[in-house]
Amino acid sequence: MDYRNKHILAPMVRVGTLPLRLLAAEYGADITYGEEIIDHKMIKCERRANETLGSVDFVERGTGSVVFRTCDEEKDRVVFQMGTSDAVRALAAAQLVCKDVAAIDINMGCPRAFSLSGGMGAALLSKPELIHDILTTLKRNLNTPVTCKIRLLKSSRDTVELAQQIERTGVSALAVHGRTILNSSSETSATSVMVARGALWNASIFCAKGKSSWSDVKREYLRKSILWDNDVKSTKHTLKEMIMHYSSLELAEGKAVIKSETDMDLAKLYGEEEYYHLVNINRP
Ligand SMILES: Cc1cc2nc3c(=O)[nH]c(=O)nc-3n(C[C@H](O)[C@H](O)[C@H](O)COP(=O)(O)O)c2cc1C
Repeated sequence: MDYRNKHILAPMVRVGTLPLRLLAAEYGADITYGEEIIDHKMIKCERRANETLGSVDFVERGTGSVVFRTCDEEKDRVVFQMGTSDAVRALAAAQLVCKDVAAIDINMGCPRAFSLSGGMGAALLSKPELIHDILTTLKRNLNTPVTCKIRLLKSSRDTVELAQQIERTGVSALAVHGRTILNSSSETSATSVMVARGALWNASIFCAKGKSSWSDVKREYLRKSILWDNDVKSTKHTLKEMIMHYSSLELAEGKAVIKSETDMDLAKLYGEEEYYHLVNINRP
């Protein structure tokens, strides 16, 4: 995969599921990251071809919950992002999914307590040997491109040093959660840009002709969520983030989204019942 001159949808927990990835791609995103999935969870999954939806699902044994859903249409641009603190486990998880995605990425930037206490995310930034171990293990054993995403360290010298260590492992790309886009462009000669919140609020940010109205984008997002039977918790979370940005959860729309329990409730709220029925009637 070529990472130069690309517009990239950043990884976002609960948000970066199949509907938002496909929507961002329709608007022009070249590469779309999935939400971070923890290696422990992934290795409990089995791969299933979902013939009803035409998707490939990674389903947790025992609970039956869909941990990662993808489809052929995004195979050449979707990046599977993983949280890990162990090279062997990371490899086992990556091997399950690597033939269905364009690249495997390791999250080395997440500052949440859950990640840090498990030695994952930003906890890796202070362990360059472990970083080396994880990335070289994946590189040696996979034919799929391997990348990682870091945060800035305390000084730019430390950040550059770490970036160079990572570069020597042979990764295909390194994403840096920098302070500003300007910063990363002028100081690192970056040619590609990754967008998180801007795309969450309005995925048409990737459109070369300019943004569409957020209400149109929201409707398209909901339709894709219905079409791909997205986890309703993820759909609600994403809609709530959009509403919080452009309006308020205190108003009628926000309250109704919070109260919704199913895709059908959301379809009714946005006047998409007909679409909901059409999709469901036509399912085998
Ligand atoms: C809702 C949300 C979820 C995120 N989840 C992840 C994640 O799963 N993995 C990751 O590496 N970064 C995650 N991030 C960080 C973003 O990928 C990105 O680095 C950060 O938001 C800065 O980009 P922005 O200024 O375009 O929002 C998340 C950010 C947001 C807003």
